[in-house]
Amino acid sequence: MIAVRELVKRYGDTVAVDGLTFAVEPGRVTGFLGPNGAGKSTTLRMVLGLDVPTSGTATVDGAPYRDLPSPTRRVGALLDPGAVDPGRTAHGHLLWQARAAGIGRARVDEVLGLVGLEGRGGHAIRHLSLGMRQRLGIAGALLGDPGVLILDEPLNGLDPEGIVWVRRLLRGFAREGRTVLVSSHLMNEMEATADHVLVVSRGRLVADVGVAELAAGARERVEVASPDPAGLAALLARAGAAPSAAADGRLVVTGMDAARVGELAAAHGVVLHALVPVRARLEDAFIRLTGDGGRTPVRDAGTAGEGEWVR
Ligand SMILES: Nc1ncnc2c1ncn2[C@@H]1O[C@H](COP(=O)(O)OP(=O)(O)OP(=O)(O)O)[C@@H](O)[C@H]1O
Repeated sequence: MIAVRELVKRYGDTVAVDGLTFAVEPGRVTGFLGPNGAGKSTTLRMVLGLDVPTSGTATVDGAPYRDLPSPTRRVGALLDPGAVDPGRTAHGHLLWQARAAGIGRARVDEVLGLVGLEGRGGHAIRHLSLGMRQRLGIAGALLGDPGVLILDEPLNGLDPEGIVWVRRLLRGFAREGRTVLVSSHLMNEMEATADHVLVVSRGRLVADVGVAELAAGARERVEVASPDPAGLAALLARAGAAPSAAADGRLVVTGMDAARVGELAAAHGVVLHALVPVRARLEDAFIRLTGDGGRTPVRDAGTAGEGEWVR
């Protein structure tokens, strides 16, 4: 388990992390979400002992990373897949990492296979695609067969097949009872990957909630196309809905379901060319949560690990 309590990091006048408290439980994939600059990487660096908190604590299995016995066997991390020597081969890079952690050579071939890079071990890293470098980074994180996996933006640069592959891998790890923390700014990818999400905005926690609950809290909307959008908008507004014009000329309607929109249009002889209920997505919930800059927390920040969705 990862536990972060009242964590603060300041760089001069910049408050990168502003009093974060949360727990990452084993047995599920936890997404660490937030827009660029929200403080995700800074938080992960502090969990991994690579940055010193201004105040507060970050522990893994009850101890700060630096105090863990054989930390690389307990925690596997991928922070920056670009931070490698491009002249090294994939195998050479992993072997160097394995030696530093006291891990045997056989494990290098094993993790190359686990990430689908068998046969590529002899390739120089500079000749690997971005997606393959991500896989190599993940292979490095797996070297010590760790119980805790921390991956910063592992979906970056991956093609759809690669994204599905990472998703399966992470879910498999969680099923084995490991702790899996994955940062991303790709909200909709996380919807299909994570069981639970921590959402940060401007260094603050704005949600600590199950993915299903978060999507349920997002507003449904209906997209409607009509040759008379102005007439339809007026009709819907009179009936209590909130229509707004989209860039493509369609109306986006909230506050009314698709069936009612269709019935109203039919009753008033308004022609519809399309009537599409749009399922609420994690991205909608995210925008709603971070739209106020994270000033409204959705759980009591003092109850790490027990936080409830409160709005
Ligand atoms: N070493 C540093 N010195 C000064 N400011 C920093 C440093 N590292 C991060 N910051 C600032 O702290 C804030 C949080 O950055 P951080 O990289 O943690 O965000 P992030 O959520 O990981 O974003 P991204 O998705 O863009 O990586 C940003 O304003 C960033 O400019």
